[in-house]
Amino acid sequence: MDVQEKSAIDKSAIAPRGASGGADTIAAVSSGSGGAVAVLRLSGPQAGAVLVALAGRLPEPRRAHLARLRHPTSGEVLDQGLALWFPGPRSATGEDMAELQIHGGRAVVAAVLGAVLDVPGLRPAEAGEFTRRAFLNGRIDLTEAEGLADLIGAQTEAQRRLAFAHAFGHLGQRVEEWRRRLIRAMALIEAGIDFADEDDVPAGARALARPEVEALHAELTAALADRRGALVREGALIAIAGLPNAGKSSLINALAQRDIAIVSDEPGTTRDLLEVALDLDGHKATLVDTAGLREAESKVEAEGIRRARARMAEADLVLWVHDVSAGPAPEAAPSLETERPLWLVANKIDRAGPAASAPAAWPVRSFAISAAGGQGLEELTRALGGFIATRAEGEHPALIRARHRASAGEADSHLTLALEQWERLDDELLAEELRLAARALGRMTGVIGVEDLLDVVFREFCIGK
Ligand SMILES: Nc1nc2c(c(=O)[nH]1)N(C=O)[C@@H](CNc1ccc(C(=O)N[C@@H](CCC(=O)O)C(=O)O)cc1)CN2
Ligand SMILES: Nc1nc2c(ncn2[C@@H]2O[C@H](COP(=O)(O)OP(=O)(O)OP(=O)(O)O)[C@@H](O)[C@H]2O)c(=O)[nH]1
Ligand SMILES: [Mg+2]
Repeated sequence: MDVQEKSAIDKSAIAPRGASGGADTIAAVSSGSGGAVAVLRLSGPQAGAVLVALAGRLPEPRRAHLARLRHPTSGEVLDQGLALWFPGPRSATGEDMAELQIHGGRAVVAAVLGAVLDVPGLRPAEAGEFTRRAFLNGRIDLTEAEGLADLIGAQTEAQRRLAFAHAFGHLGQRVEEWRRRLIRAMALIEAGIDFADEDDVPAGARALARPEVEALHAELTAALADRRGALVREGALIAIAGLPNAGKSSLINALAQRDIAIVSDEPGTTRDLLEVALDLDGHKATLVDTAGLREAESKVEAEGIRRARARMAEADLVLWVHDVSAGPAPEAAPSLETERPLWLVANKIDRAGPAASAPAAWPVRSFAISAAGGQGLEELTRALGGFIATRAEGEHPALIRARHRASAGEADSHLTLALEQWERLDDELLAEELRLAARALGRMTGVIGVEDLLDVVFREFCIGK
């Protein structure tokens, strides 16, 4: 972490007091259960005293030191482990911190944690409390805290990458940059307010501010329109569509490697939507099996087809499954009407002669597979992973959370209003709109009034983080 850069943002402005002033000392097991080694972390003014009480001395800062750990009052040896000492403010929380890396057995952990908590002034940490202290002490901003939670929870490679970028400041830095530019524009306009009679303030202070506000507005609008966050967090929505009996349900079963959908040679087998969450080559995706599209023979089937079309219309990608044993694909792809990206999946190549598997004349990417025999599935899976990866990439950090989108949306609407009313608003009201936009951005990183948000943000952390 670049300390200089952090302090430039001055997150410490929101810290109620200095590093460890007056806070309790907290302790918790920070490692997952069941491992051979357990990590106990402590943070707060008593952390050093606890190390001395258990390990016999204070190790050199940030160096592991092998020690017999004794119960501070009975003197009984509880374990032999590694002790570490991170004096504040150069620590993860900004407070004095200590760490004991001990044997992971349940009884060892209970004994050592018990001994630690017996020291007066110590108490168990609440969920997310270490990270919360790091935030309150200005070590990280709120988007970084959220990034850490996402990093710990990341299930796919794409989620890990996105969370890592957030955990180490990319979004926070961008938002702070927006806010600084906004404040500069505001200052220009306010200069107009304060010194309206003086000659040395350019008459065109507003004219100077306007292009900057327009640029900011464009960047915010683009960030809001960017759905990468949802794509990586919730996964891509991939609809499997086609005529009845094409092998759609067979394909979803093959990709999921589970027998989740009913397969039969009777056309019109699938009626309702069937969804499954998958990890496709490191990327989260929701696959939807749909009813075969045709003139419905019953009310239920008609409803199934309506739902299929609705889901296709919101999909990130439609896989159009075509049964090559039934002849070449029709001239035009029936679902291109949905205007979603679409791939042609020519199925049952095990059954068809080479003529039948000739690709259709649709201007789309196509794959030849056998859902039943497995041919071509690996290539299709890789391509799907690649499709999501390309969509998940981007130059700028994404607004991943609803909280980020809400703040950015609020800022965006103040800027929209300011730009629309630019000529009509007086300086004071114009500056006020910009101030409200800057406030909304400040709430995203936490530099501004977020007391009410903290419980929401830190609630999702596990104990020990
Ligand atoms: N054993 C262990 N592993 C861990 C953690 C931990 O607390 N304990 N972490 C828990 O989150 C992460 C590492 N995070 C850390 C962040 C900052 C500092 C720290 O002491 N920073 C100081 C000094 C940096 C330096 O030595 O150069 C600083 O930033 O000033 C330590 C750990 C992941 N692995
Ligand atoms: N030979 C062969 N048969 C397949 C293949 N894929 C599916 N089938 C068969 O084709 C028939 C229809 O398969 P389904 O997966 O139920 O087709 P569907 O598109 O879901 O059909 P509906 O739900 O009715 O729209 C079944 O008898 C499958 O066993 C394949 O790759 N090769
Ligand atoms: Mg089906």
